[in-house]
Amino acid sequence: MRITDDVIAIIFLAPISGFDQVLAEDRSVNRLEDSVLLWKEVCSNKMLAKVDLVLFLNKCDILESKLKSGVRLAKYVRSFGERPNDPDVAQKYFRSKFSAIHREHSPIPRKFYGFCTSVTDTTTTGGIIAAVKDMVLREHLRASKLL
Ligand SMILES: Nc1nc2c(ncn2[C@@H]2O[C@H](COP(=O)(O)OP(=O)(O)OP(=O)(O)O)[C@@H](O)[C@H]2O)c(=O)[nH]1
Repeated sequence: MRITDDVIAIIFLAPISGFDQVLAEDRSVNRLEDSVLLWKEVCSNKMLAKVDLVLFLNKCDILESKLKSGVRLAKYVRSFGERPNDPDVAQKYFRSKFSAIHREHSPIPRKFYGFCTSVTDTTTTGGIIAAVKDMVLREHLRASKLL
């Protein structure tokens, strides 16, 4: 992988609705576990150490319908435990799980921007991307003392 100095942030999409699904290309791998492993790899990658990571916990709309239709998250994600099978609780849980991995595996401390998204809702997603762009640029300008 080649990263130029021009790259200041990467948006990582983790489709959290896939907790009860397997990969099409390898049916022995759970989709959520695959995303978690990839997130760990990206966080610990030394070449990306100075790049801000923006996490989109995506397909939240599908997560919501699944949980509301009675699919029990704890059946697939044991560590979810006795928490209520509620979309907001689940999103908070995933956010904190991915954030903890980021803290633990990043070679040097850096900012974490985590959002629950349904990217098919292009209006809301456009707003989130604009806000993220603003935050990341401000942070970099501040760090280089231009702001
Ligand atoms: N409802 C909903 N659909 C989405 C969302 N994000 C992507 N999709 C749809 O999911 C389908 C698969 O897209 P992706 O998940 O991006 O593609 P992929 O990574 O190859 O995923 P799979 O096809 O599920 O293996 C497409 O029809 C997308 O439009 C979302 O947040 N909400």
